[in-house]
Amino acid sequence: MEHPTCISEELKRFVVRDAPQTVYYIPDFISEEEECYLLQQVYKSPKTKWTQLSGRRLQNWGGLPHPKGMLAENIPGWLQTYCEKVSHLGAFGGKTANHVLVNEYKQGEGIMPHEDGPLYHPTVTTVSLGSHTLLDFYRPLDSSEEEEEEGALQTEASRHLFSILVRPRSLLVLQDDVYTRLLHGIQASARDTLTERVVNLPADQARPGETLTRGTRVSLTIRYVPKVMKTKLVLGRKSLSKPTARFSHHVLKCDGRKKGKTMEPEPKRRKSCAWAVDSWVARPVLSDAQSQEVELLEAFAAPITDKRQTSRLVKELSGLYPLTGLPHLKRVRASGGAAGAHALEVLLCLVSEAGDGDSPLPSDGARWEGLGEPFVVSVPARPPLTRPQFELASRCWPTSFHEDKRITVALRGELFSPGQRARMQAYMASALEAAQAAGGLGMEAVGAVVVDPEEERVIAVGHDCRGQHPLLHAVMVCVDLVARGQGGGFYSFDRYAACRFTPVPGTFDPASGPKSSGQPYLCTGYDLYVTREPCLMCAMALVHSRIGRVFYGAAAADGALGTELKIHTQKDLNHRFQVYSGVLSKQCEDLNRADHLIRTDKEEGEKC
Ligand SMILES: O=C(O)CCC(=O)C(=O)O
Ligand SMILES: [Fe+2]
Repeated sequence: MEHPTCISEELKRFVVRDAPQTVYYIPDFISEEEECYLLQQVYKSPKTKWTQLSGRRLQNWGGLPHPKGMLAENIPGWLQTYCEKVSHLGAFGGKTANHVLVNEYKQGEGIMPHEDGPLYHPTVTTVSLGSHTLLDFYRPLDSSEEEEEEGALQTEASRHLFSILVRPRSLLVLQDDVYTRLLHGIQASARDTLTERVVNLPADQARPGETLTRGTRVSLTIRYVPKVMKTKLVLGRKSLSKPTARFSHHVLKCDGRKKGKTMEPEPKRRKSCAWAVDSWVARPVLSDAQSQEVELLEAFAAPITDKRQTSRLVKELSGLYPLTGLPHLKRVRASGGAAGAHALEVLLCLVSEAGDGDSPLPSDGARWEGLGEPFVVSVPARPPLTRPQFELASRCWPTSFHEDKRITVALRGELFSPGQRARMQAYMASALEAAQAAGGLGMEAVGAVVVDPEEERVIAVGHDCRGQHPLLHAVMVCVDLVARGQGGGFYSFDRYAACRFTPVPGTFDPASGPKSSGQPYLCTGYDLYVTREPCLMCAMALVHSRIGRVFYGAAAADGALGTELKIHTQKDLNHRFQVYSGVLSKQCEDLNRADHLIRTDKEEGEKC
């Protein structure tokens, strides 16, 4: 039997002889007292440490693994002891484990067949507490085979290779081929009937044919993440590790101060260490009518040569030419000319309304006394809807304007306070992290986060899962995750560590799962942060799920919230919402560009 290098002699003794690949299993790796202590510590952890998934819940210790490096966090002493204990067996090639996932499975819960992915050293060590389980191993789906054997469905059962009976207090070590090539999972069932395929039975008292009933099982999945980031940055009041090298040019380094220089006062120093929160602007994506250029019409105007005739002339003209459909146009304006012969000018009519004669005015003598020679001017065809439109329109002819102050402030990029901007940036940074995780798994690097802005709470984090299903764009994943937290949803994203949801408080009973009453309808009142502008399908999903506001980082060629279409402003849809583009735009654009390059390279490679 070939053992990977660094495996200790002690661990080699526990190799499972009947397993087709190298697997180590140590029964009674810990004592009953240790098991009891560990369970106490797990359940003593703050409630906020738990993330509820659809079929289990988990605690993450050590930081979030990330393709560019994990934002490392301290591991508490009660777990560190075991990180060291398993590392001494040589499981991580001489390194010490720095990451622990605590999974809790209630009776009947499981985890879908999955791979643990490339972010970890290819070894997983698992200490089990509380109950046994059966860990199943599968060969991966083989697409070429599927094409060859037309119609021959590769079911989970047909891909099942072997299982390991994992007893409480045991340690299981999987590495190399088992880690990188096979998938592992736990059936969601309350009982396990043992078969010949359970390869570690000879060392156990149980025999094939026997049925074991599961209880609640807690597993400590102890791993080593080789790529860790050490730089600490400060975002607002929160300390964050440097997210990715790609962001470095947006980051003001904390250690940039010269030696011997007096320190700046606290608030300023904090600002200089922050991500450049002012390096991006969230601009509202307005309707076509709000963002279009000012359209002009030709009209006749004339100077008022006798000011005392003004009100009579306006009355006469309004009777003759009511300017129907142009109520925004003021009838009289102050002359813009040099201090000259007249001070006021009056609008007569549109050129298109005037007859064919020399003058737009009927020749009825005294009636037009006080008016000078008519001339042609351009007037705005429509009422201005925004301040920029108003300012342009007013340069041609005075126009009334009912200002929406929120839009004016938003267009200036000043709608959000510094505190709000810091939060928005943090949400988009989470979406970027999820996007990178998707990229790391070979899917499109797009991430999204749904937030309850009232409670300042993250409801769901998702990323592109097109590897699972072609319709699972990041936004669709997020909407489904929100639905999951409310008792609905269709898909399971448990296999993707970065996809998660937080159940609405009081609506999720850990024992019986989600309750569906008394909850907002899907995304009502929620905000969505997404790294790339959503496509038409996703935009419609956002309409149907009643999203409140959408913030995206970078525009997309097929984008339906500003680029190709503006679904959120469509008058004939029964829900409209606000959209802002540009949050962390540079980072999102960089990510899209890199993702595009990787994809094109891959496609080119495939063609060759
Ligand atoms: O609970 C277990 O033993 C397996 C957990 C697992 O596969 C995972 O968290 O990736
Ligand atoms: Fe796993």
